[in-house]
Amino acid sequence: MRLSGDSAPGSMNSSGSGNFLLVPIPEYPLLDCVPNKTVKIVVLGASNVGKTALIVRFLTKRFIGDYEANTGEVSPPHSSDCLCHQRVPATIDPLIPSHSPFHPDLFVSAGALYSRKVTMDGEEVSLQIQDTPCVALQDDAEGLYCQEQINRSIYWADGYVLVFSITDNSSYRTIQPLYQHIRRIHPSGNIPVILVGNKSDLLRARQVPAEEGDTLATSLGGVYFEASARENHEGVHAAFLHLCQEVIRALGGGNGEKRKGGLHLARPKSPNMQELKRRFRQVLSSKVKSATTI
Ligand SMILES: Nc1nc2c(ncn2[C@@H]2O[C@H](COP(=O)(O)OP(=O)(O)OP(=O)(O)O)[C@@H](O)[C@H]2O)c(=O)[nH]1
Repeated sequence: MRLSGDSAPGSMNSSGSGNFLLVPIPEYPLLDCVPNKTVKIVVLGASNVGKTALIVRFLTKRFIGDYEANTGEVSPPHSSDCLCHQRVPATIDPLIPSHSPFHPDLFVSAGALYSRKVTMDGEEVSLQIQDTPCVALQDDAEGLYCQEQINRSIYWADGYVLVFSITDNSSYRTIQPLYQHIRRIHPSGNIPVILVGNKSDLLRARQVPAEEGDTLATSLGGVYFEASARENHEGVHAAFLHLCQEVIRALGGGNGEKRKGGLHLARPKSPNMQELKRRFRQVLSSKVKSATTI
């Protein structure tokens, strides 16, 4: 999918012109445009807390609900396996033919991986953000239901955005077990983490006081941000920016594999990438067919 947007404010700017790509990362990125530094971030949390909305807000400055309202599109209901799909605001690039696999008539999905080149403190950084399906508390309220795909993402990532909704106490209660789960996967070393209490626009429905978020974040060694993906870009931007800086500090100028002792793990497979490839093959085969019938 291709989206267009402005460069972000503050010290982090999208590189090049105002337009940027929002597409799954190619399996083999072009060598001549890969910055030295890579920051890999995964966004985790319970169902319906706004993980996808936060990522979309950060990358496009828009709220996913705007697009649904504008087009009359209705998102499918959240299924129990949390593989929900949402359309995102998209400005259609006139250069992309409608049959192209990169046309924005595609879905952003929980589990998608996004890539963006940014400049931080004068240096180009490849920022990769992994959206994930939701996690859920087990009946004993201590363990987690967590898909294997999420475990791979946790292993792969350098930094963690733990999201709950301030209107949903049970989503808050998943955070501690979620952090312990990350700790089990990364038993040693520093874990750059931020805690985001989303939906701060819904103050009247608040179930989690800000002080509790603050205390929990401190106990995890991170910082607490209250944000609204619906109403405020700046808060969301500040949260992601802070985590990027923490990751760069933790990596100590390395290239992203340092914390894992040089072990190389392939990035998690993006379902979007699979889908794009499938569509691309479809387009190619239909072109071949029509060429041979002429
Ligand atoms: N009022 C309000 N609604 C929000 C906010 N962020 C997200 N939402 C809404 O909350 C719902 C869930 O948002 P998503 O981004 O799909 O949440 P998610 O955590 O990715 O959901 P899962 O796919 O279930 O894991 C959608 O209807 C959003 O429009 C927010 O800041 N304020």
